[in-house]
Amino acid sequence: MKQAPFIAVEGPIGAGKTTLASMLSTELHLPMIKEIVEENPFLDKFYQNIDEWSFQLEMFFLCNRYKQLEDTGLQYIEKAQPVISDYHIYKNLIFAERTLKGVKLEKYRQIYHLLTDDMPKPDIIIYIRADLDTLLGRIRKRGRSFEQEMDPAYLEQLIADYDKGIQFLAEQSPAPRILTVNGNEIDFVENQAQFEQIVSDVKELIE
Ligand SMILES: Nc1ncnc2c1ncn2[C@@H]1O[C@H](COP(=O)(O)OP(=O)(O)O)[C@@H](O)[C@H]1O
Ligand SMILES: Nc1nc2c(ncn2[C@H]2C[C@H](O)[C@@H](COP(=O)(O)O)O2)c(=O)[nH]1
Repeated sequence: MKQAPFIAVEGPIGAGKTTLASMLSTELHLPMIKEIVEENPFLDKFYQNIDEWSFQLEMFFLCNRYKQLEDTGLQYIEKAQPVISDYHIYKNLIFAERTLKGVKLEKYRQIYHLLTDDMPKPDIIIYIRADLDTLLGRIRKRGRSFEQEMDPAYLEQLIADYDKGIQFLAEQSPAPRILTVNGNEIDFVENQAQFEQIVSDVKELIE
């Protein structure tokens, strides 16, 4: 192994990040960092009125992920131990650029950079791309009540935002290694051979 990898699984809402990160965590014996969703007190309100609740929601996600990243740095990265996460801290900015405007967006950007610029960043990103129909189907399947009325236009915009965001990360220095998974066609849940192919691709990146 070249160095202990810090792997992040990314992709838009419902792409399968948590599912794939959990499966890889088990298969590769990696500790997993899982984002906090159900305990978020603003998510329900946010989906009812995005303009009203976006700043509180984005700040809540940012503060939680900042704490998790700080702990990840201390527990794993500084000890050169591998770890997998079901998100990349940059997802905060992907969402915030979509949900915030004007002064609030500017304040958020400053706080985001202040908190995260010197934090450890994943050196491997597994990016699950999926189209709107696939994501809507998975969100229905997951069945969280507050997500069921999500505006498809919002999700469609996030799909494009994610493509741009991952492209931005690919251009950073040092550039993370990125494995893109076609989430419409590759079914790592039901199809064992397809999951094994992902495992093999990930091993190639880290070994
Ligand atoms: N490749 C897949 N095939 C079928 N169902 C999937 C697949 N990936 C995820 N799911 C299901 O879709 C839903 C959303 O997956 P989840 O991992 O929570 O997505 P995310 O973390 O990206 O929001 C869950 O019900 C999960 O079981
Ligand atoms: N506005 C934001 N919403 C976010 C953010 N991170 C997650 N979420 C939402 C999207 C889903 O409804 C739910 C779980 O996210 P998944 O990507 O795991 O499906 O939380 C964010 O930073 N901003």
